[in-house]
Amino acid sequence: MAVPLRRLHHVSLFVSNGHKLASDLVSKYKFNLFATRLTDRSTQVAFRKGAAVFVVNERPTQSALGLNEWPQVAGNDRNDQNSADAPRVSLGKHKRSQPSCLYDVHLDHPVDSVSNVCFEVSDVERAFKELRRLGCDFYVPPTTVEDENGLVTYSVVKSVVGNVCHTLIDKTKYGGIFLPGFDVTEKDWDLEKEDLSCPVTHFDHVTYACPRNSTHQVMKWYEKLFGFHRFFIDGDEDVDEGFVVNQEGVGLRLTAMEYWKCSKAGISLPFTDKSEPDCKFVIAESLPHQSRNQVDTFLEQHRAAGIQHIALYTKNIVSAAHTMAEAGVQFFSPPPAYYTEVGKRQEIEEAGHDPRKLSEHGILLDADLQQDPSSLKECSGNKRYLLQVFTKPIFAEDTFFLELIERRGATGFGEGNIRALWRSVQAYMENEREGGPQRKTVQ
Ligand SMILES: O=C(O)C(=O)Cc1ccc(O)cc1
Ligand SMILES: [Fe+2]
Repeated sequence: MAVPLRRLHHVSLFVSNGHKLASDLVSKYKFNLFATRLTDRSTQVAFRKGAAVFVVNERPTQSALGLNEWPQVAGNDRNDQNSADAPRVSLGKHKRSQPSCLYDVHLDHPVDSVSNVCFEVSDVERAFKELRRLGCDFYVPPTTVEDENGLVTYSVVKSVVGNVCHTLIDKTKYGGIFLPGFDVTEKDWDLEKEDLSCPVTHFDHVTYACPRNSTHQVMKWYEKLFGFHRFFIDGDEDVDEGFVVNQEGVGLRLTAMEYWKCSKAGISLPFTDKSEPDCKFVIAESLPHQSRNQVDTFLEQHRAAGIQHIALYTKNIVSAAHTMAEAGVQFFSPPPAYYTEVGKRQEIEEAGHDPRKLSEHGILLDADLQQDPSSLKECSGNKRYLLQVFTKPIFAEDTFFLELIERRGATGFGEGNIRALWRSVQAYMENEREGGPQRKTVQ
């Protein structure tokens, strides 16, 4: 049986310059640094904005990796594991015997990467046994970590997507703010006021860039192991083909899935917001015989399949994008004609937005044609729509980027927005990344 997930706990990144990313997350993306784990062998720093939590891990140098580093993939001989043998890490006294990357695994990926989506589950030992039975490989077997606030048990499972792994964590016996081993720097969660100028509340979706023809295998894996369910991005979407965007040179196949959150009983503060929606997962692969796209570029520069972007949900994209842009975030912008073309201008105005305001930061709007009356209450008038804006890649390579998304009743992804994003990225590749228009090759 699939292992039920309680909720997405955090997403972790491995970067060579943790300081640079930390400073960008705080000053540009308006995240708050709230917990740190600094040892002689590792630097792990946690940032949050609403329920969206990133943990930044600085990639350790080879010489810093100790002899007691966790095995890269635990062998299949631990099926009979019981909690009595689970490694136990007591914090505070034996810092030197701790793994360098607590709650995670360092995979020595050659470029900066977002590689772990950590989920809360209710019984890690049981999840471990069940997933092993279903054929999963684990990087870290069930391990218990404790401090004065209680204990958590975690395990790290290898996924079928490139370097992506999932930490499964049980926090039901933990009363602290974050995780044992982290020093919480921002103690008073209740005092945190909602950042009205940049209101980001949670992760909306995680998008994987995958090689051609791998979507089916990835989807099956998540369905079988974690009970993910397919959801249709578009009403006309073919069950096998997925949502195909195959016009004007784009060439993408998108398939989306989501998981059902199980009971939240016992989850420790501050994550008890009952209305917190689920995070969706999108699998993107490129189609043959089309121009090169963001997925191809990701696979080449990231050197493996993996997490291509993460969307941050906001209630006010105009304000959030404006605040971030003022702080130095660079967004992709569609060609100016996008906002003046009659159909789009009308769509924007009918949704109650000002095309000039959206154009300032490259915000895209797409009306949703699917009819689901239950979500109509969230939007003005009778049209459901969504607004999106995409940052330029945040690492040195053209790999990972962030997205802001504001949903007004629309649950999927806009085909028009994807085409507009594609045009923006093409222009960026040709003009900015390759040294400006003078080096553009005429075809
Ligand atoms: O539209 C979105 O936000 C998606 O997540 C779909 C998507 C996937 C891959 C791309 O390169 C561009 C867009
Ligand atoms: Fe997205």
